[in-house]
Amino acid sequence: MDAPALQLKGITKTFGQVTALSEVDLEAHRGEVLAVVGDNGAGKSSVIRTISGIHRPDSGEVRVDGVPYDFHSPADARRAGVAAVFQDLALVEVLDVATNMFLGDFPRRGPFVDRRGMEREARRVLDDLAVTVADVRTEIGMLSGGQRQMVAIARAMRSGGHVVLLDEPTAALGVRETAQAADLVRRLRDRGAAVIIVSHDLELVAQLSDRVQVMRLGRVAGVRRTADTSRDEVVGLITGSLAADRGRVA
Ligand SMILES: Nc1ncnc2c1ncn2[C@@H]1O[C@H](COP(=O)(O)OP(=O)(O)OP(=O)(O)O)[C@@H](O)[C@H]1O
Repeated sequence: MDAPALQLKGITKTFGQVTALSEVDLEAHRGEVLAVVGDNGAGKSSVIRTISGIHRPDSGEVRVDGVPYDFHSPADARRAGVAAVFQDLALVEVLDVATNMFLGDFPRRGPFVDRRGMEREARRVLDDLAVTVADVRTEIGMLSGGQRQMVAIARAMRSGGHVVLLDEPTAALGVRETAQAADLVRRLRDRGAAVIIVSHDLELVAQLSDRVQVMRLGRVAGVRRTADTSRDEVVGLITGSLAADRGRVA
């Protein structure tokens, strides 16, 4: 079997006296959605921040396609093919969709930005992912929350991410927009990305994920195939009413 697109092995991260992560393992494969769930303070953000190069772990290993990496910054992670979309989306409201999708990485023709090429490519990526934005020259500030979320995700794919991290991708969205964002996540998966979502929405997790990794108190409480588990079991692992089973990996 191929190496996982992303693998964490024995990641430990402390902040002073606080152990945010303790011996955390994680595997995400191409063509799957892995949901990371857990109560407040369980370590979900710390996992995402480690994978995306924001935190450097104290110990343990991060591997992408089987190759060990030591990320010092989000730029390092992006170069390795790991793209993260955080809740603030990091879009610039006064700039248009195409420009936002190429921020920091504009295509050039000689000394100039290749504006037409950029717009064409932005259009292609959005169409490929069936993201409904009528005009790539629209300012981000004019889009709905759902459209912004989708542009941010499309940008992650455009920049070559084959490991895509989504932190609470539907937290700010209504019912219809949540369904659209879920469809987009499925398309990313179907195009071969390894998608990791952090979400409090267990309904969404049940519908969207292939596997669920439960974090509790900075440790892995359990990993399950979504089809083989239940809401009760996941809640039990989240709260600790079911004993953690570190070591058993679905
Ligand atoms: N920068 C930091 N400095 C100090 N402690 C931190 C820092 N980041 C996280 N922690 C601590 O690490 C632990 C795990 O936090 P983390 O934010 O990863 O949890 P979480 O599961 O994402 O929680 P939430 O759902 O509330 O966002 C918590 O005890 C938290 O207080």
